[in-house]
Amino acid sequence: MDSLCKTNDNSAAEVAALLSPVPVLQVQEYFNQLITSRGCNGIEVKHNGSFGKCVYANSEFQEDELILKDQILVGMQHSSNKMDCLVCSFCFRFVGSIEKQIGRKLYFKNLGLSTCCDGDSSESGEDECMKGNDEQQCGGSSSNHNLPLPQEVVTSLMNGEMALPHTDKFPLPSPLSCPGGCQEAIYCSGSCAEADWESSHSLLCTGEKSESVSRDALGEFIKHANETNDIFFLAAKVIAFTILRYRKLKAEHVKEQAKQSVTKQSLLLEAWKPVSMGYKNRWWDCIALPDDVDPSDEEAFRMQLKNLACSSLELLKTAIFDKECEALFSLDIYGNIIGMFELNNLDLVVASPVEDYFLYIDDLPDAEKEAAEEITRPFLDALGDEYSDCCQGTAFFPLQSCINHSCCPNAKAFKREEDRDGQAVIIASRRISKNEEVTISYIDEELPYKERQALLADYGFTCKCPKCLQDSSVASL
Ligand SMILES: C[S@@+](CC[C@H](N)C(=O)[O-])C[C@H]1O[C@@H](n2cnc3c(N)ncnc32)[C@H](O)[C@@H]1O
Repeated sequence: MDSLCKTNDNSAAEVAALLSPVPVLQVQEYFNQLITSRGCNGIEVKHNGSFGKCVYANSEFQEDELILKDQILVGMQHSSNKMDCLVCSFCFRFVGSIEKQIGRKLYFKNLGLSTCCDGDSSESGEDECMKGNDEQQCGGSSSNHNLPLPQEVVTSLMNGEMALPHTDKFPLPSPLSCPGGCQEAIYCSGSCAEADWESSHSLLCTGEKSESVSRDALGEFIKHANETNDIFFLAAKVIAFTILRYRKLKAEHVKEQAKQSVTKQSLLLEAWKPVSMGYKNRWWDCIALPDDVDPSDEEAFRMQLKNLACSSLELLKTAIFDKECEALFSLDIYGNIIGMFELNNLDLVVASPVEDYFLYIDDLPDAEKEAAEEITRPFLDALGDEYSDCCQGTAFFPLQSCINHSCCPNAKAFKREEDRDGQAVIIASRRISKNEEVTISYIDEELPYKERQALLADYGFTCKCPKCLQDSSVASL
């Protein structure tokens, strides 16, 4: 396949080093440290000959017990979800107030811009979207009323001029604007703003304090990602994260006046280490052929993806290029980063406090409920089914991404009442014995055998779990 993007010969060796498999012992050491720092001591990451990395239970877990809570390495809210939920750009906690959340959503809905949950469960991480097992629907709004409210009512709700009853029971942090001056990022706290700035945002901010090479080019890059595939934005975060880590490691090295000299390549490899642990393959090679593409057009389809990634990378390069980290801007690296998100089951989901609020109103004693609903009902009716929309995105969770799939899993990604940010939470769905492998289902395991296998083809494997072995033998009879 010929492509528009060419890797500079100077960085070809560095690219190869960045993409070469990490020695098993180093992987083990990295995850041991990560597990200790996360405080999830009941598990271990080990290599298994055929499946690569696997997570094993170090101790017994009972049903519903927490197995691990994993922090995001890089994550983003889907651009289509930004109008539905106002969340911290770093930890993805809801911010503002219940009034602001509802007002904003209705404002965009009135403008015809809000997309809301469109039933595409592949983006929504269904399990996590429902808090607990509570599928309760709010009384009153029998969904689909969708009666629009006058824009001035919506604006006063959004601006905080109008207060709804009982919202003081659901306080949310005040939103802080981006310290770099862009309009895109907001935060729930100074520490999140600072952590995001240091992690990747200082290079990807379009505000006046941006440390990018060209803010205009950055704007072009973001526009392209929004129009094509917002996963490019996540890939850019990985590159920005690695550049900033490289600069920090280099500065520390200089400050310590280290006697031992280190090469630029070893610093870059160290900066890249958290990403190197992720399971990767090139995006255009690993993605399963969509049903609507004829197999005879497969090569053209894959070339199209490669060229799309190439256009995105060229824009990113103009925006944030760093000569010392040139290898990160190779198409191979970019394709592998995007492939890493494709191959890992990494939905980011945070349940909405607006849903909790309406359920709370619904549960009030009759007299109080009637008084409250007189005010809240028009808002619930205007929101319709979308009153419970959760924050949705994609993220890379280093530990969760080591968990393999099974159609009869012993664990699940599941947010509890207290899990109010973007961290991944894995809970035992049955008793797990010591030394047993921890597995989750990447798909809806209740689907028929053929549909399950078709969906798992996107992850590049055929499932041979006990349920699949049994189903396949029945299917072949
Ligand atoms: C999220 S990663 C899981 C961790 C992975 N084993 C690793 O080494 O990083 C997903 C990848 O693991 C492999 N995998 C996960 N579950 C599997 C299964 N049941 N059978 C075969 N391969 C599996 C596939 O290659 C898949 O694309």
